[in-house]
Amino acid sequence: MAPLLHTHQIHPRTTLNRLHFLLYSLSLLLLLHHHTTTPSFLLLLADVFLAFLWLLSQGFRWRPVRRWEFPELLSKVTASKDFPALDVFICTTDPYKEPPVGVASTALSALAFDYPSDRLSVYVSDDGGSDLTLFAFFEAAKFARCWLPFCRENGVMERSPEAYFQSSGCDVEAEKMKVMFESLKERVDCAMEKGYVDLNLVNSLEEKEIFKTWKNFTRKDHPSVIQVLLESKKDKDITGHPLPNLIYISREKRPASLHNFKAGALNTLLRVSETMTNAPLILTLDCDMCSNDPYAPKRALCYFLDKDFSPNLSFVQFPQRFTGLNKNDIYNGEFRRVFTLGEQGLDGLQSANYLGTGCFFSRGSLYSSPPMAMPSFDEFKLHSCLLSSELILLKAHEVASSEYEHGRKEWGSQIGFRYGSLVEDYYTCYRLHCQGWRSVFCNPDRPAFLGEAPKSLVDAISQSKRWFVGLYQLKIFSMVTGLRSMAFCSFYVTHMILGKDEVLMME
Ligand SMILES: O=c1ccn([C@@H]2O[C@H](COP(=O)(O)OP(=O)(O)O[C@H]3O[C@H](CO)[C@@H](O)[C@H](O)[C@H]3O)[C@@H](O)[C@H]2O)c(=O)[nH]1
Ligand SMILES: [Mn+2]
Repeated sequence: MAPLLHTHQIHPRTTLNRLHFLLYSLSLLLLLHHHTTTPSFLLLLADVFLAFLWLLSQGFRWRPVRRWEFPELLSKVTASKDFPALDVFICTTDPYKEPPVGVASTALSALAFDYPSDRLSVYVSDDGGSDLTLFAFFEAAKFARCWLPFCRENGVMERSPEAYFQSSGCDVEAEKMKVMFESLKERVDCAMEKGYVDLNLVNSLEEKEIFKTWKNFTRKDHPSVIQVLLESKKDKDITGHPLPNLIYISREKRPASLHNFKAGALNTLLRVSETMTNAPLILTLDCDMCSNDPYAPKRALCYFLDKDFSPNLSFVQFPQRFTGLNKNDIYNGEFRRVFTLGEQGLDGLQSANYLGTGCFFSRGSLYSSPPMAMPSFDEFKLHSCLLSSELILLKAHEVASSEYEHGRKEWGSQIGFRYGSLVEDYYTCYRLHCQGWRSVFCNPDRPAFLGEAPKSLVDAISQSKRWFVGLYQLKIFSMVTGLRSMAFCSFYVTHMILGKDEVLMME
């Protein structure tokens, strides 16, 4: 018999939630009945509306579940050399708002996952088309050769160098790593101050050639740039161990073409990675969300490798957790209700939301519906040629071009991450759930990923505004697409009202 890789339990608070539901419903009925005996019709209407919203929010409380995974038993199911390959997608947009050293640290934390290195690839999408970000990644690729063995040999858990050096005291070996990382930071900061990559900062001739071509690139107008920075088949760390793949991509941008924000960037990553490594599992990460637990991919595998559980499993979502919250979290930056409590409730109904980051997808689910048998992980073949070979790079540039989706309307509507809302995560998971895919919320005690919450009031309000505009876009969309979507629409109205509370709290 196959060992138990995961288990779950209905949350103990469920009984209390249901009792509360009964009592509250009774009081509501009494209140509404009372309104019918008073002359104020408007008051009745207002309370019916609020009662309706309350009713919709009860879905989150009806059957919350808690889950546990047993990654230590994975070896009884599959040898680690046969694990499905994993492609990690990291998105960044602006080197001044999202400092390249931070983005590179996030990538290093993913490169250092406890996962077979020939099955792990990290792709970075730079929507800023910035030479500063690429420069930081050239430096990070060199640093990875020492950093990865250091983490492995010392059992480091925080594998983002930025986070590690901020929180840990250093012994002699760690001190050496710190000096190397400081020198990396200095070189990148020097380029940041100048605003461009001075060729004196670059040592290798090949790198110099690349930065020479970076003329007149603007964020909205530049050709595609694809750079293989580390390649598992030929690059080794200082102990002779193969390194994972690391690839930098800046998709082509032209003022006349629609780029569909982050969803567009993710779809380019989907296509480029398909031409290169085509891993059956994908992890999406925001550039400010680094790994805090190198074993997180193995936790996700506990679900994907469970044959009885996986046929219609689209994604495994980890919560967004944060560092750097200000004292008492006065801007409610943690969003616990949305990112943890709500997710446990939705998981109980088999439909945890996709939160945009910290989410492991099965690639197959982004291309098809569950009744079509999902290809087994073994059917995703790895290329035998080098990723940096001319043939592969040619194909990769073709699928990263701004014209590629013209005439291929299925992108963003039937396949890939869905277009049409600023909250592409909510919209994409809604469409996947409509197709019959299910999802899981995985919330281990040690946060798997840690990000930065907005620190100032202005940032907090601007983030909320973006989310609510995105949710309103969904509402309008759902109104024109029929009844099934209406359920979704009302569901998200609840979210919006909850959200408004949070904005009010901030003021
Ligand atoms: O055109 C764009 C816009 C954004 N991004 C990246 O998308 C991520 C999220 O954008 P951010 O501005 O940080 O949005 P937040 O509101 O902080 O993000 C939350 O909300 C978004 C919309 O729902 C989700 O995509 C995110 O994963 C989720 O963390 C960042 O890594 C950006 O670099 C792009 O790659 N291209
Ligand atoms: Mn963010």
